[in-house]
Amino acid sequence: MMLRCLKLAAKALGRTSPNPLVGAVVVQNGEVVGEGFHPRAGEPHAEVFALKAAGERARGSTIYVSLEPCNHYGRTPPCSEGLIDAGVSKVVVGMVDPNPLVAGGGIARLRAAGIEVVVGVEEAACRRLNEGFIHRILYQRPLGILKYAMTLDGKIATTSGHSAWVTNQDARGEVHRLRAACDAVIIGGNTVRQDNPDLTSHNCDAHNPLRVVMSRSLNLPEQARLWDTRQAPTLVLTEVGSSQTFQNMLREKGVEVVEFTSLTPEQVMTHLYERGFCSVLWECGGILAASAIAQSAVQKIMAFIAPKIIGGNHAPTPVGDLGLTSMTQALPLERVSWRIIGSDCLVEGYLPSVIKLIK
Ligand SMILES: Nc1c(N[C@@H]2O[C@H](COP(=O)(O)O)[C@@H](O)[C@H]2O)[nH]c(=O)[nH]c1=O
Ligand SMILES: [Zn+2]
Repeated sequence: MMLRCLKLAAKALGRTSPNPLVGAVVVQNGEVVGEGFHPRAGEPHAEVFALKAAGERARGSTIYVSLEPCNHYGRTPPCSEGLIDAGVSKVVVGMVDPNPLVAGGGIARLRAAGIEVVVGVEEAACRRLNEGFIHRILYQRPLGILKYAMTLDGKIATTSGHSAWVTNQDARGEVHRLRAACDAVIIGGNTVRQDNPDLTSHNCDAHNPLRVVMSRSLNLPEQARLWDTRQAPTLVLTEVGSSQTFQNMLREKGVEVVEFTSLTPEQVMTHLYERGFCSVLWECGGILAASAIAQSAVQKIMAFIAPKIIGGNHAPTPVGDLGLTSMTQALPLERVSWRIIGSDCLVEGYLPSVIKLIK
């Protein structure tokens, strides 16, 4: 039932920020009598939809929820009260809500009303689905994910800069699904000039992230796929003093432009936090990736590795200079996992700062 909750929750993938993805299932005498998920911030919580669908059959039922029911008046009234009023007998919770407004209060309220509460069912899967939300709540920043595709000899392009494609079709499909789960995708000006990417999820039913370009100089092409905002919005971040003519040209095409006094990954993550984002995908080249890592704008690495070799002393690599001089300074990844996708391998891991909260 909890896995069913997660499946329901994922129907709103990429669309709920700053809120979490939540699913709920009401079971009466072993039969599912109501289901629901949280569709987007400002709309009712998962439990409300599930209780509504169950109607009178919620009385005496067991409800499964992937996140602890809330206990506060936010944009919506507390679900704990709704569950008590509906006469639910038992609540099975996937994970405690890290939000300090809730943080165990919902569970305590239900128990005080005499309802049996079980906590921590499929907890690891529940936390994984909401890792961006958890990071946002605990660190007041979106979770930064650095994704790159490299050859077996560690190159992301040939010496001449050609990079289409390092990985196969299946791995690229995985990247499209990843984009659908993220609030924003960030690249630098170099990637616009060299790859002219469109950074969408390539699925008309799925969410598209906000496509973000960081460019101090605005030395960018006049024509680029990213300037076509019919499919997905684009945000260009630049510095005060860059060409107003180019900025106006972008705005006329529907691209949002924001000027920073100093454009750094750290500042960008602050800005994206303030926009309500939970997860941000860095799909940039090595120079920007290195500065994003150095400024703690990256917590998770997703490395697609293709079994091919291109060689070249000057072929670009996924992470530029971090200023490390000794092997003992190497950044260790934790919670590392890998899987095969088509003929490529995906290695995932977390930089140590987030290891403890995402089990
Ligand atoms: N169960 C559950 C949530 N639970 C809690 O409620 C908070 C948002 O409250 P509000 O502003 O009233 O929508 C959210 O940060 C989380 O802590 N939120 C959701 O959006 N959906 C849900 O299904
Ligand atoms: Zn709620």
